[in-house]
Amino acid sequence: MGSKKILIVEDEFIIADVLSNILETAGYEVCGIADSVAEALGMITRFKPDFVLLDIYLKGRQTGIDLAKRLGQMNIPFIYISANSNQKVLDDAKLTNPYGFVVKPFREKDVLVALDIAIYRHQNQLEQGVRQNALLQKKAAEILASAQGWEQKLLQMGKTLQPYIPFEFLTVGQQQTAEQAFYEICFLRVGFDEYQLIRPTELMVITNRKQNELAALKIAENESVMATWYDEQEFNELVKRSPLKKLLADTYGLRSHLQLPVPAADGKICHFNFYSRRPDVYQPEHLAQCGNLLPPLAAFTEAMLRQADSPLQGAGNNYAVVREVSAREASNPFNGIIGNSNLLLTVFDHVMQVAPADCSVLILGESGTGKERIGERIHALSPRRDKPYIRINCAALPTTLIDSELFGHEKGAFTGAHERKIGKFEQAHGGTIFLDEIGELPLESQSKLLRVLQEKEIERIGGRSTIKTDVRIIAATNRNLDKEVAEGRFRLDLFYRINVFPIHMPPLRDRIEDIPALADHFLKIYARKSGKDIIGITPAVLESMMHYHWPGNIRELENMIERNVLLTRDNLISNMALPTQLEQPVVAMPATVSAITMRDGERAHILAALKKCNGKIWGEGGAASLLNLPPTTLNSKMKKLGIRKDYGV
Ligand SMILES: Nc1ncnc2c1ncn2[C@@H]1O[C@H](COP(=O)(O)OP(=O)(O)OP(=O)(O)O)[C@@H](O)[C@H]1O
Repeated sequence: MGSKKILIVEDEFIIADVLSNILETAGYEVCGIADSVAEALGMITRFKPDFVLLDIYLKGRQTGIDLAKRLGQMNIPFIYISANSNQKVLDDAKLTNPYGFVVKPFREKDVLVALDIAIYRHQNQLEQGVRQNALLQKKAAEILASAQGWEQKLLQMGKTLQPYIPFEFLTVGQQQTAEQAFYEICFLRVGFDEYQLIRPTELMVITNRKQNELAALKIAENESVMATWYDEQEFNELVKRSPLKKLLADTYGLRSHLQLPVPAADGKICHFNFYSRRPDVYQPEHLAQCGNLLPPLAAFTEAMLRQADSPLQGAGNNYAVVREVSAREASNPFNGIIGNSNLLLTVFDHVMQVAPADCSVLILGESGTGKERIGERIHALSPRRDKPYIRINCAALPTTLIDSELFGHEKGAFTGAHERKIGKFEQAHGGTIFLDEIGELPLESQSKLLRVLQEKEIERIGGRSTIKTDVRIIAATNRNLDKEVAEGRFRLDLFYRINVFPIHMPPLRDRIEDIPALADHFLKIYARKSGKDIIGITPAVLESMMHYHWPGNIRELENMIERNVLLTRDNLISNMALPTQLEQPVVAMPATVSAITMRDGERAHILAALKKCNGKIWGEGGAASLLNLPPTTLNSKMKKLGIRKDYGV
């Protein structure tokens, strides 16, 4: 660590000098001191620092925040060292994703601890990046070598990209040159591991456009040659000049977008266009991901375009028809975790991404949103799955007992310590520890926990020796840890140490589309437990449930169903004993709620096909064949989505 090269960007000479002394004494190499952005950029080119310490106000017109944006693009980690500034400046600085923030005047220790944590976090991310790259290369090669058709291969590739660049709708195609035929393959996500293939013929049905009309729209597109992302506002502007994108956005309720052009041989470019129904899904870090994704994607695209049967190739629909492209993995790793909203699916994607890595995970979210459930899944999907998973609720223990619970004690260590006690960390050796409500941990225990994380060893209370532990930490909290840190109740260094991979659990009111499935799930459980034959909940009761704001989230919903199952005398819950708030109007529904849901998208897709086929499902000219689905699958989807069998007749 001592050999790390640090660049100091600071216009106050005395402070720069103090910093330089602190760093050199600690064994770092200070490769330069710059007092302006221009000078810093010159030194970065010359010395290639590993890390930059950065003041916000510098000489010249450009600020440290301007430099930070450049550093982000160059993937050089940095920490701000700045005097307290106004909130706007601090917010802008935060948006540049610094690895730490040290406030002037600082102590030597503040700088060194911040740097130590920042280096750890950056290293961890780099390792993840490298692992990710290797994983993708391997996966792309496996997909290419597999015996499936190209549509399936494209679908598999799309699914592989999902954790890195989330999407609910993906289109893949080349620049359109002729108006006769339209070649663009689309995938609509309809479940965790379930995607609907939309081939040109199906898109024609759904959008009510002819082949040559779609081709003309595509020709008029002005595809970017650089990876670019668009939030809702920018996307609204983009669709004004992109007629095909407008059509897709209107049809599928798409609100944000990321374009990834992938170069292939002969100057050809294959466009991977990612879309989301949420307004702000794509962020600068996704562009950074694109850099990682390009080599394996380019190899894949190259191989695909070389084949005559590629779905993106020139003449006619000359590719093999694959009956069932929408794929569902044999066993869903999230079985029992109910919900299909895209906010929950994004959580699942993150879990799949982080589970195999060994880094700490911080699960954030209101009480009852399912943080524990997700923590347990991360462990179950990790290489540590056969080792212990130990859960401890930091809020449920009196302060005096926390250290003994976590780290254990020796016999006689304190009054009442009649026996040696093995702490949770020791019990979890080789496995995972889930620290629930970590925000409640007293400051003193926080320092001990930090030591365990840094040194990977514990000391039982009253013990003389240290014990090596190998434990993965998953922490959860319903508190705003940023605020806890700002108010001095949570250690900044511990926060940075555990906040390597945050996962945000959405509150239930932001994913109301999951309420019917959750209600049904709990209804079945409690009907069985109580021995009652209850078949469902009336639409009116469901409707009122979907308008409630659920402060207690899923736990509250579960309790409510349990109570009402016990109370009802009917075989249908038609008159729920609702808490009084339930009848109150919801003050403000979050924006996501009004957005078209994935379920709506799939429904529209099926309805359009049924209409086109005059309600016919089976056989030639039937909706199942048009949608490229086995009729039985279509039937069960219709049932799930509440579509009448005679629709379109
Ligand atoms: N998606 C889901 N499907 C089914 N059950 C769920 C789901 N999410 C949570 N639950 C259930 O809801 C209850 C609360 O979940 P959990 O304890 O994981 O929440 P939590 O966020 O950890 O809560 P707290 O912060 O209060 O500890 C549990 O009974 C859990 O099994």
